[in-house]
Amino acid sequence: MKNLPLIERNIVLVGFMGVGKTTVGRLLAQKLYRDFIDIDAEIEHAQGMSIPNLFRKHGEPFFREIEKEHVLQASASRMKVISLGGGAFTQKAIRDYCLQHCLVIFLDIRFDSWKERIHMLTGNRPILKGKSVEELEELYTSRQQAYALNHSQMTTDSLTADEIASYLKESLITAYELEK
Ligand SMILES: Nc1ncnc2c1ncn2[C@@H]1O[C@H](COP(=O)(O)OP(=O)(O)OP(=O)(O)O)[C@@H](O)[C@H]1O
Ligand SMILES: O=C(O)C1=C[C@@H](O)[C@@H](O)[C@H](O)C1
Ligand SMILES: [Mg+2]
Repeated sequence: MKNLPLIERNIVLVGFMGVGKTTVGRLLAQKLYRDFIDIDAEIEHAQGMSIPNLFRKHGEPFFREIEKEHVLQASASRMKVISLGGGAFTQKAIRDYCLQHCLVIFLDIRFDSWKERIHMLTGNRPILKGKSVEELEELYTSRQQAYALNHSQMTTDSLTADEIASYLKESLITAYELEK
């Protein structure tokens, strides 16, 4: 698996919650004619409950174990577009596996831009619940060192999801051509 050509590697999107991994990943998969896997959606389907309920009933450590299993299983496939949950890359086992076997792309956003999305996210992200904006900025900052471990990154602040997916598609096609 380690020496797979670039074109066969899964494309794994990482980044802070709400940056657009799910939205962009789905669009990118369509544009590249690839299958799309959203790890949060897979977990919800497999566990038969929403992520907020999973956190409520079993707690975060249980969620992280399940998350690890799903990411390792999904990333052992080929040629997929895989969107991780926002906290997945803080797990070393997930980082190490994805960095070795997949193409990891970090979708970045400045905290000031991200703040504008808080109202869209609080309902179904238990990690955000009850935190002040200052605490959220601390969480955002503390996760940057995990996201910094990537193969490629882009700042998404002023772009639509479709613009981000199109840019990624063009960059990937160029990279695939160069590898031939
Ligand atoms: N480029 C964008 N510009 C503006 N809004 C966006 C953009 N991308 C996504 N959104 C919106 O932000 C919200 C969060 O997007 P999405 O669920 O794709 O984030 P995510 O990175 O998958 O989050 P999580 O880490 O929680 O899985 C959605 O309401 C989505 O419509
Ligand atoms: O950033 C996080 O820790 C999370 C992000 C979401 O994608 C979900 O995976 C869950 O709500 C935890
Ligand atoms: Mg998502």
